[in-house]
Amino acid sequence: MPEIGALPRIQLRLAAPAALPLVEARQVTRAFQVAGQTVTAVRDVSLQIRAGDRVALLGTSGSGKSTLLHLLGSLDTPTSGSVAWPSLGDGQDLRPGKVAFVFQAQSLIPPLTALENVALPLLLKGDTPGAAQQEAAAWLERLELLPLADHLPEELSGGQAQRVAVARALVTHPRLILADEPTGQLDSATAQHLLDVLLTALDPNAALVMATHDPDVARRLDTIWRMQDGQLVSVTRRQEEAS
Ligand SMILES: Nc1ncnc2c1ncn2[C@@H]1O[C@H](COP(=O)(O)OP(=O)(O)OP(=O)(O)O)[C@@H](O)[C@H]1O
Repeated sequence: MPEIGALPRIQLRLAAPAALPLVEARQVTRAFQVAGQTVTAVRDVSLQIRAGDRVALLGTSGSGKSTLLHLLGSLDTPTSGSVAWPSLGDGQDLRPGKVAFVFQAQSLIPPLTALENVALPLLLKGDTPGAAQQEAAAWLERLELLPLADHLPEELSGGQAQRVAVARALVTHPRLILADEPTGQLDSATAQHLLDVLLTALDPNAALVMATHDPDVARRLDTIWRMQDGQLVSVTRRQEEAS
């Protein structure tokens, strides 16, 4: 019998369990009734979003991008099919604070200053006013906005207001950021700067899905989802595109 030391070493390689997706949509359809007609905004879409994904959602106007983002973030419910949040949810429901939205149009609350807008999600989460203000100020500093902390939204440029909206989205460290054409009203240099800020500040494990019409913005993300007439017609990953 060979000595123990002479036995070949057996290497046990246990496969790491695949992380659960953040979001899983199965055959999701969303139809609206408009003046007696059915408008199917999203049709039979199945997809997964995983930690670290950076997705550009492309499609012509009316192709269903905003409706899909609303469904993925639980702002809306499907007419048929299902959306689940396996690692963000609690049974059927999404846990609060796990998903943040950035919208295209000015979405800051007009009577609140930039600092107060950013602090608001923390106050809603139950932080004390002092802690919320301190954390909000740290995010404004990170996004080079601290000198504008006391400005009202109407006193900000479009690009500055969107950067404040990004700070407000990121302040609670969400795992998923759903952005609906956040650069849509910005010139291309300001749009690229906003994207720089967002991609730099984003937690590497958080996922980003951004609807956009801007090919220069889409080029900066890893995966392209294309929608047409409510359907997800293609999913392209950057490496596949290059090969
Ligand atoms: N609340 C609603 N009630 C009725 N119809 C709606 C509603 N929301 C969206 N739609 C319709 O669903 C379709 C898809 O709209 P959606 O806003 O999702 O498209 P989109 O790709 O985001 O467009 P855009 O690029 O112009 O923002 C459109 O025909 C729209 O009119």
